[in-house]
Parts: sequence; C-alpha cells; structure tokens
Amino acid sequence: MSSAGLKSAPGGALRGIVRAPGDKSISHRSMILGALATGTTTVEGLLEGDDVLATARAMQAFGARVEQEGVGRWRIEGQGGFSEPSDVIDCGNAGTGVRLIMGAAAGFPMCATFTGDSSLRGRPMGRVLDPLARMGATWLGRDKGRLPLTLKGGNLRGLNYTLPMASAQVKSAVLLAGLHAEGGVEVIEPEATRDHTERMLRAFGAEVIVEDRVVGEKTIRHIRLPESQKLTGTHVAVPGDPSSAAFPLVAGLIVPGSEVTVEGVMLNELRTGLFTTLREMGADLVISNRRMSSGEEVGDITARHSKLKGVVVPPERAPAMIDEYPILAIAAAFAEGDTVMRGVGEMRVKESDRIALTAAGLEACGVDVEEEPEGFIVHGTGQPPRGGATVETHGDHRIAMSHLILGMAAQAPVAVDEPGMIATSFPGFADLMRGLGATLAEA
Ligand SMILES: O=C(O)C1=C[C@@H](OP(=O)(O)O)[C@@H](O)[C@H](O)C1
Ligand SMILES: C=C(OP(=O)(O)O)C(=O)O
Repeated sequence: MSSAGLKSAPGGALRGIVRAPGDKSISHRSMILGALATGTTTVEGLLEGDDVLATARAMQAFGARVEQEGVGRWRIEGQGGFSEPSDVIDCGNAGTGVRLIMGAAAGFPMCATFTGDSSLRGRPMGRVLDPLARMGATWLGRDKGRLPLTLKGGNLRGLNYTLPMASAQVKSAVLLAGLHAEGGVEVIEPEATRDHTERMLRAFGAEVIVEDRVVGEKTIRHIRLPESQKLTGTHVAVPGDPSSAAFPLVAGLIVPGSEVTVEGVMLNELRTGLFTTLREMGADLVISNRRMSSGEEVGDITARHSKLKGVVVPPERAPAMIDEYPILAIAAAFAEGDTVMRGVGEMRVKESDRIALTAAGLEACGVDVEEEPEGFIVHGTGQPPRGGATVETHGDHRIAMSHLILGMAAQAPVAVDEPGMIATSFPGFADLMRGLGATLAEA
C-alpha cells in the first residue's frame, strides 16, 4: 500500500466509455457459496479488490480449493461445507466478508477465530453474533463483540428473526447459518435490503421463499429458507458494481462539458437509489442497453454535465444507496439549494463514521454542511466549492474516492490520505479516472 496521498485537480471535460468493476457484494457471495457448495463453481467478472481477495483466502482456509484462472475468472472447488481452519481468519477491511463468513461458519461444529484491520476491529459484530447465539452458536471475544473473536458453531436450531436494523449483511449471516439449522430460518425485513444472497442461494439450487406482506403503510418482507438445503456449484457472472460506477458518473455530472458512460452496471432496484436521487436533482443520466446477466438486470449508464438542485432524499431509500451517500454529498455540494439526507445512522458504523468524515471533508473544501445524529444536510450554492484541502479518510475507500471526485470540479485541487485503501473496492479507480481525462497525481 502506498503511503503517499493522492491529489485530484480541476481540469478539462471528462469523456469516454468505461466498464464498471465487478460488484463487491456479489463477488464475496460467489466465493462463500462456492466454498459451501458441492462441486465446481466458476466465476467471471470477479472484483479482485482486497476485500474479496481476503474472502477468497478465508474460503481456502475453510477447506475449499480456490484458483484464479485469468483476470476476473476464478474456480472454486467446494467441499459441501467448511472444515476447521488451522489459523486465524483475517478478513482485512471487509464487513461483508467477516459477517457473512461468520454466519456460514456457525453451521459447522468447529472453532474459528476472526480478525481484521483496525477499521474492521472497531465495527460492531454483535448484530450478527446475537442471532447466531440464539441459534446455538457460542463466541468468545472482547466486550461489545468486536473482533478478534472466536466462534464455535454446529447443531444449530432454527430461528425466526426480525432484523433490528436494515442490514443485508445480518440477513445474509442468518440465512447462511440457516443452511445447517434444524427447521431452517426465517428473516423478517422491515425495510428491504439488497437481495443478492437470496438470488444466489437459488442459483446454487436452494429453495428460498420470499413473501411481501402489507402491514398498514409498510411492506414487510419475509424470507424463509426451509431446512436441509443442498448447494451445488454453478457459474456466476458478476455484474458491474453500481456503488463503484457512482464515482465516474458523478464526476461526469459535475465536471463541465463531460460525457461519461459506464457499461455493464447492475440495475437491481435494491442498489440503485443513488441514480433515482441524482435524477430528482436534475441529473442527465441515461440508461441504455438494458439486459439480463446471471439473474440480474444490467445496463449502460451515461452521465452528462448537469445543473443540479438540492432535494430531500426519502429516508426509506437509504438501504438502496447506503454506501452512496458520501458521493451523493459531493454532487449535493455542486447543486443549488439544500440536499437533506436523513435516516442514515448506519453510515456511522461503516469503515469510518461516514457522516462525520463526509461533513468534515466537505467543510474543509468550503462547503456548508449541517450534521445530525442520523443524517446531514449539504447547503449547495450552485457554484463549484473552493476545494484546496487535504481530506482525512481514516482508511475509508469511499471517503477517499468521493473527495477525489470533488477535486476534479472544485476551484482548487483536493488531496486525500491513505489512497491505498481504494483497492478494497475499486483497484483500478485512479487509472480509470485518468483514462476519462481526470488529473490525479501523488500528493
Ligand atoms: O451485504 C452486502 O454486501 C453489503 C451490505 C451493506 O452493509 P449492511 O448490511 O451493514 O447495511 C453495505 O454497506 C456493504 O457495503 C455491502
Ligand atoms: C460498507 C462497505 O463495505 P463493508 O461493510 O463490506 O466493509 C462499503 O464497501 O462501503
């Protein structure tokens, strides 16, 4: 990892056609389900980011054979289950990796010790450990369920679990544990979250029953996994990541004269809240070439420089864009009027406290931001912000990329520390942006 910072500078229009990197959520899941399944799983378009590579190593440690066959092309020989690892499982920076793997591992009668980098060791794991403990798993670790911790699984009982927070990671951990629980599991979602685990379980041959029940004004989703599901290896084509596509697309919207197309972006509506919001702000975003790929809709998205206006983002949209608020806040800094983002308390427990760091980064760049306990408001003036700051990222890839995009259209360059962390989700970010014409240099 480079210790130098990275700096972006305002320059000419951004133009070109690029491919979105593979979706991180689906990439993790393809490794984990491939290892749990019996037989061969082949993956194309895998995101070879640090988070997913940590999950690949973990799957090897649990007994699967995992091999890279070419760029983005991987083969996993699953053993139909996990065997006890002989060393600590280090999930690096990945909340998705460790939470889903703990869920999967809980199904087997063995001990596994998990850790991660300093950011991951600070993130709450109780949200996964609580339902797993109710199913009969035990764990030993620090107060509040922070990593490192040791989990002992096996002989799980079924569970009917209402998610206390909108979290696809918690839902997925319960479903994966449920593969080996007597009576199966049911997860009840007060707010629907990304459904990649459900879709992929089906693709591997499991029965997953999803029912939407209307209760008053709300629709509550019930996801049931009956007991004794068998997974069989399959082929997974990983679609492009909308969370990564967001960066070049917002750059296209805020840099004058730009036209940027990102091809092959997944359009699952539980992931595309950002694009809906940007359109409400007046963004010229056009989706073309809609098609299906491995059970997910994908399309090409073109962004042209646009005059944006502030909006109130409906809080119920948060699960469909939870990782995209930092880059939305950058777009909001160029918009005229207030952009109100509420109901996003979950942002505080990501790789960093993303509400605090987005607000601090924008303020350092001359933008007026109001922070609230569970949200924030960006007061845009319709003019490019001043920029001219070095932004602290606390090792958060999305905070780093967001502020580098800001620097491409601000009045003065913007630098970020720890740019190496960008490789957790978007290893080719700097080169891809340079290919579009952006000015990015070591700082
Ligand atoms: O399930 C997933 O792949 C993810 C779920 C989200 O986390 P939560 O489940 O904590 O909301 C998201 O922030 C993360 O980047 C990926
Ligand atoms: C929150 C994120 O990932 P994770 O929870 O997997 O670390 C993210 O990629 O923005």
